[in-house]
Amino acid sequence: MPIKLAVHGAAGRMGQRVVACAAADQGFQIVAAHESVDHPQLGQDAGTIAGAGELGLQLSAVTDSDAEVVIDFSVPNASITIVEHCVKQGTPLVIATTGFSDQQINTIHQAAETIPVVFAPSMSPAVNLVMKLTEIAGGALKDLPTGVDVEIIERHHRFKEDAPSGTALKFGEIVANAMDKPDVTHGREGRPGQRSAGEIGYHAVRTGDNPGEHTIIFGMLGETIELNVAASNRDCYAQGALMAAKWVLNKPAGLYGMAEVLGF
Ligand SMILES: NC(=O)C1=CN([C@@H]2O[C@H](COP(=O)(O)OP(=O)(O)OC[C@H]3O[C@@H](n4cnc5c(N)ncnc54)[C@H](O)[C@@H]3O)[C@@H](O)[C@H]2O)C=CC1
Ligand SMILES: O=C(O)C1=N[C@H](C(=O)O)C[C@H](O)C1
Repeated sequence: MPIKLAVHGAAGRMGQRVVACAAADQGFQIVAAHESVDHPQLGQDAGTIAGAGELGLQLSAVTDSDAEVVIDFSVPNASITIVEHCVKQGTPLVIATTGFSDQQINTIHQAAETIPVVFAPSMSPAVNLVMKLTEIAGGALKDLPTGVDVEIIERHHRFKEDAPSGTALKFGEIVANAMDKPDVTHGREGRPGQRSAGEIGYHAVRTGDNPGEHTIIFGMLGETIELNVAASNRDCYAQGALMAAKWVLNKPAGLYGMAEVLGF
């Protein structure tokens, strides 16, 4: 039997790709496509909006459904609403939204005591593999006597609202833990003085329709390593979210990441 799926944020850039990829996957039946109560396309067919052909499923505000799992690509406040809804319904949840406050992250952690939740700033298999490579590189270079400077450059489309990206922040967390670098700097201007050894530099580039690129630079004296991972379209995230939805279905309550989904 196909898995009954609800998509939250279904008319957004990512929601549309999740709808289209799930519609093409016999392992899923989309039973709900949720959007904001004031979305202008409410009532229209979710498949048509996604360019995937008519599905006979209207875009609707959040309501009870027989969904077995929910995928969320929306905005932080709306994600928290769907988290609370899933807790009430006992429905497993995949949260892909980024840009949460600490308080909102606490709410997600609490929800995961009741339902299984996959929560990851990038659903892309390639990005999650580069996270592992970053951890290995950071651990190996940690004690290099001449020092290693780490800077993280992320590039995204002009419509992105949060910065640095959730993925860049996760890369930074991995580097901070592996290399004991507790400080952060966001861009530089004026005369900030010489770089300190304990800082991680973040740079957020916003141009055109870039679906997401991350570069982690390990800069040494005399040589440089760059780990780069770039999406050519959004389906790496959509397909990753569908993998997470299949994986989380029968898991016990808990908070999971994509490394667990992918077995990395
Ligand atoms: N984890 C991952 O792999 C990825 C995460 N993202 C994140 O996903 C989020 C969405 O990204 P995009 O699709 O590019 O943004 P978008 O702005 O195109 O889509 C967000 C959608 O959420 C909807 N929304 C707003 N309020 C809502 C509510 N109360 N209930 C239901 N829906 C509501 C909006 O109407 C919009 O259609 C962002 O936080 C982004 O950073 C994006 C790509 C990959
Ligand atoms: O907003 C996006 O587009 C993306 N957001 C995620 C993030 O903030 O890390 C993941 C991906 O890079 C695309």
